[in-house]
Amino acid sequence: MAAAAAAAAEASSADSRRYVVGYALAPKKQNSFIKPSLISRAAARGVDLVPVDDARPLADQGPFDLVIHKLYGHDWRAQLQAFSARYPSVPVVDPPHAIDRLHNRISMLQVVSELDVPPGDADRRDTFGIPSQVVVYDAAALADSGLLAALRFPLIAKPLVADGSAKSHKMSLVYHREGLRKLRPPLVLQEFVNHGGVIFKVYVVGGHVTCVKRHSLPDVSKEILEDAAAEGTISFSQVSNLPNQRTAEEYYEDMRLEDAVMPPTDFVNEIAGGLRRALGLQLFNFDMIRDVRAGDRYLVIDINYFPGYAKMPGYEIVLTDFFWDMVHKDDVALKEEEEQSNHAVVK
Ligand SMILES: O=P(O)(O)O[C@@H]1[C@@H](OP(=O)(O)O)[C@H](OP(=O)(O)O)[C@H](O)[C@H](OP(=O)(O)O)[C@H]1OP(=O)(O)O
Ligand SMILES: Nc1ncnc2c1ncn2[C@@H]1O[C@H](COP(=O)(O)OP(=O)(O)O)[C@@H](O)[C@H]1O
Ligand SMILES: [Mg+2]
Ligand SMILES: [Mg+2]
Repeated sequence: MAAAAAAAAEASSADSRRYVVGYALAPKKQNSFIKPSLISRAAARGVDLVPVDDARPLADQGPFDLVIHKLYGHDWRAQLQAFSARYPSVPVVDPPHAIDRLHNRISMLQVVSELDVPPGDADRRDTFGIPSQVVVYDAAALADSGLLAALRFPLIAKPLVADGSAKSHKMSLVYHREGLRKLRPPLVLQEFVNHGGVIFKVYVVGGHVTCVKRHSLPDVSKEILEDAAAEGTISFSQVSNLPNQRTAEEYYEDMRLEDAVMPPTDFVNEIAGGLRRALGLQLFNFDMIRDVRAGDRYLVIDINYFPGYAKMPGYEIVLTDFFWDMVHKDDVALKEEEEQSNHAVVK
């Protein structure tokens, strides 16, 4: 029985059938993600990428072998539900309820604190966690010294909601208590952790993990903290837009991105795998910084659904492999079953 199934899986992987991946993405995301290089790479493996028409019900479109999406709202959710009811065997990547968790900066990072990652290499000293943070729902709470007692300045204030809107990316650096008055809750107040101006972005695509380094906010020195006493708060929405008395060139020269040491690959893979399982998501990335006070302490500060994959090296190959695996999910599962039963016989 298992041998027959494996043969069928082999046969189907060799067949010339074409597979259709329906994508439902905002226009900006379509432009950045559905590049000709991805379309042609996928087509060469028998996978055609087809846009979902947002003027028609999803369930009336297709047939699709896989649906990928980054759209929000009740209507879209209802469309996905209707689609899954009609085509229960077609995977939808990812389930909206799992994506929801990333739309709140508290629930997003809670999963990191709860992560059960095996210790791995016994010699490894690296640890991970999240920065100390509190959630603030109203202006009155900003004046509550008890609430803030656990936090040390400088802080970074982030909108509580992370729904992809421009507003949700608007951050403020807060140097001292006075600076809190300018803030508009609901928000998360998080300790700003000096990390040498380098951030690690870890892209997850199913079982595939890629870590890249990028420029980040510069460290806040004691002097800056004292100089900023009058200012209190500095707002920004992108690292490259941070108002600074120095030019962008000077800033990047000092960061020496090429000198930054990457975190150990096994360590990154274990965190990524743990997050993938705990979140129940296939397409996401997370931002991680290394605390300069303890060189082996890493902090996850952000998790994003369906990020800008086109910036990931080799994205066409990685995404095509993922699509192929998803449309052959049943075959792959049968193969794994077969391999396991072979192992059992040998033992
Ligand atoms: O626009 P891009 O390519 O910079 O991608 C954004 C991501 O940048 P990254 O891949 O991490 O460099 C970006 O990541 P960050 O928040 O910058 O860490 C988000 O994932 C953003 O999506 P959203 O606005 O949060 O829904 C992503 O925006 P969308 O592509 O979904 O519009
Ligand atoms: N706790 C922190 N300590 C130091 N820098 C931070 C911290 N949190 C965020 N940053 C910096 O601010 C940037 C934006 O914050 P992030 O939480 O990633 O928001 P977004 O969802 O808009 O990307 C990060 O890429 C990093 O440079
Ligand atoms: Mg980020
Ligand atoms: Mg984000």
